[in-house]
Amino acid sequence: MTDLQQLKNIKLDYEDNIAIVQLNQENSKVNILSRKMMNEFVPVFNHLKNDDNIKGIIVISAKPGSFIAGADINMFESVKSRDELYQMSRNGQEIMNQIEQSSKPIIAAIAGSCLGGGFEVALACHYRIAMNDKRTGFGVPEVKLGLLPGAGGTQRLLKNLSLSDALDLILAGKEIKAKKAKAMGLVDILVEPIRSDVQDIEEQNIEYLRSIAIRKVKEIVVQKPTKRKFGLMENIKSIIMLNSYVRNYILSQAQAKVMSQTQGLYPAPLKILDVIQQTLENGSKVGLNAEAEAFADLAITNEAKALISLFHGRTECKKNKYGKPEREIKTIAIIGAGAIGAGIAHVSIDKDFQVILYDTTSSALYHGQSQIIKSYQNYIKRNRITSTEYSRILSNLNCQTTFDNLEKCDIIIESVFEDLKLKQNILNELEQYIPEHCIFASNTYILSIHQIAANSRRPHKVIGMHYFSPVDKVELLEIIRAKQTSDNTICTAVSVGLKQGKIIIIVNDSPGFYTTRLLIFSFIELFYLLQEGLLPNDIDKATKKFGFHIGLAILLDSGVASRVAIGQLPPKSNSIAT
Ligand SMILES: CCCCCCC[C@H](O)CC(=O)SCCNC(=O)CCNC(=O)[C@H](O)C(C)(C)COP(=O)([O-])OP(=O)([O-])OC[C@H]1O[C@@H](n2cnc3c(N)ncnc32)[C@H](O)[C@@H]1OP(=O)([O-])[O-]
Ligand SMILES: NC(=O)c1ccc[n+]([C@@H]2O[C@H](COP(=O)([O-])OP(=O)(O)OC[C@H]3O[C@@H](n4cnc5c(N)ncnc54)[C@H](O)[C@@H]3O)[C@@H](O)[C@H]2O)c1
Repeated sequence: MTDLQQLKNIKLDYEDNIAIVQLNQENSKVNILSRKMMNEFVPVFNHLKNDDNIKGIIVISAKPGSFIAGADINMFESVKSRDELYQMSRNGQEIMNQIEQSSKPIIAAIAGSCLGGGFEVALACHYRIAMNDKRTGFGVPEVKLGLLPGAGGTQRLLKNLSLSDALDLILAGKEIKAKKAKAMGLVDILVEPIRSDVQDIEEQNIEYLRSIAIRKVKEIVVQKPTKRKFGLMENIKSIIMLNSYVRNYILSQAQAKVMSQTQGLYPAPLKILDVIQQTLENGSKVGLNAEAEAFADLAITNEAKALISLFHGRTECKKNKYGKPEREIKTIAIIGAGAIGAGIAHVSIDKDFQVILYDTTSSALYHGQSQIIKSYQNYIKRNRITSTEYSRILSNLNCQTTFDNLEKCDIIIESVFEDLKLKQNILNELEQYIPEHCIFASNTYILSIHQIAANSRRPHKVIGMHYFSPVDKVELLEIIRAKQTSDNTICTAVSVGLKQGKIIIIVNDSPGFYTTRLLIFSFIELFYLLQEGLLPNDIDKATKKFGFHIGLAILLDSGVASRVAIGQLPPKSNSIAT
């Protein structure tokens, strides 16, 4: 038994007869349900459950931006057998059941990510209070790891939501913000954050959330909780769900969608559907066992191992291994307001960069500007931003056909036509206007950065930043360092890309870099297949069945190949930077 005086990941506080369990995972940016955390959480919970002086419990996090990010993903990798995974899920379910069945009210006070096992903890609590801010989000992303929620999450989501809403969350693994969670009935109270410019605002917001949770739990202790009353729509929905024809129809629609999106290549969504079907037909006891069986089956698959490895890879690509840039980047000038230039502006203005968008003609500029405005207006329509936020974001965009204000720029991102001479000329011309510290990034998919910088006065400040279309949707950014590119230039480009929300790979300045090189080899194979007499349609079917989103032949037809064809395929090259 853990000594409650020696807790390292939990701080236990009391106010009157209320206990506040504050999670604060040691040496970690986020809280996770690791063995170390659970070895403290379970004894703390049992102690509070049995202490007659304690009338109510609050579970809250001390970490800004993270309530609980789920179970510890590394724990699954260290497990040796399927049985151990089954038992792990069963233990998780048991802990959540104990929370749910506690006679003392337990409130989850949530600020930050509440994901996977973290959401399962919150769902097991009797009451959920959530901060209505950008960093607070709810979801069960297990499917993205090739798994399913294994601590009772499938069951509690089914209980709390309509079948289609539950399927939507579990099968897509998407995150919803606090406001939506409240509208869906998953959150009881929304707390508006304190708006202020003081530095430790997030800590203050946690304090504020805590005070509201204490008030609420005290109220519940006095009044005794009333059972949640279902509204008319919810009652109609649950009556409809009793009809097996309707249930089966919804499940078969969901199955058809999964098959068309994944070609049946991923086992997790199919297992999720199976667990839900078993639950609906046989009740929650069978459902919980099916959930644990499916969790164990899935966690040992190659697909789960590969997807977990992808999670680790993505996490690595979110780090700046070059440290902190010498200067903070405030102003970006984007040269060329085409599809990609406008896209780069789009992902910069909402991150509080000041952006100058430049093009040679007003009509080209207008085209790019309209692309950005239209996207943000769409966000308002879809309630992603308010009109006040829209105005603030758009005020960061300055469109111009002159070189005014370039002396204020910290970075230039050139995104004009794929033409070496043109890119070289622009670099040379702009060097007359930009300040000494400003770095120059070229958005090219194949041209040598070394050659673009051939006539530069300061080649160490020249780098490649290869974005992908559509820039606001594709997370990848390929950063190309030439031999002469300095570490601070790379560090600066990476910090800009990370702030734009990109996942970054850094590669050497070799022909085709990394991504275009892969494409070239795929196209070579495609040409062989066409020469051998295969039809483009059949090649598309085969590549999609293999897991490509878009068929290779249709990709060739989309114009990508003609752009790639301008480049040359080198005999050998080492493109990944070390
Ligand atoms: C009780 C037992 C129950 C067993 C039954 C299973 C129950 C359950 O259904 C299964 C799960 O929850 S499956 C889980 C379902 N949950 C998910 O899939 C959520 C996965 N996490 C995320 O999506 C993102 O990390 C956040 C959005 C949470 C934060 O984003 P951000 O602010 O950009 O931060 P960042 O840079 O991304 O991460 C910072 C550091 O934290 C690390 N780390 C994070 N989560 C971890 C985890 N669960 N694990 C381990 N580590 C995790 C990350 O590796 C990194 O480490 P490093 O050493 O510094 O490199
Ligand atoms: N479109 C894609 O899918 C894609 C993907 C990755 C990389 N790229 C690369 O990104 C760059 C831009 O591509 P795009 O698709 O946005 O092209 P685009 O044709 O849509 O836009 C290019 C813009 O550059 C402007 N321009 C031309 N000369 C200029 C000059 N001297 N000064 C300022 N602006 C000038 C044009 O007016 C036009 O608005 C290219 O190098 C391209 O190869 C494109």
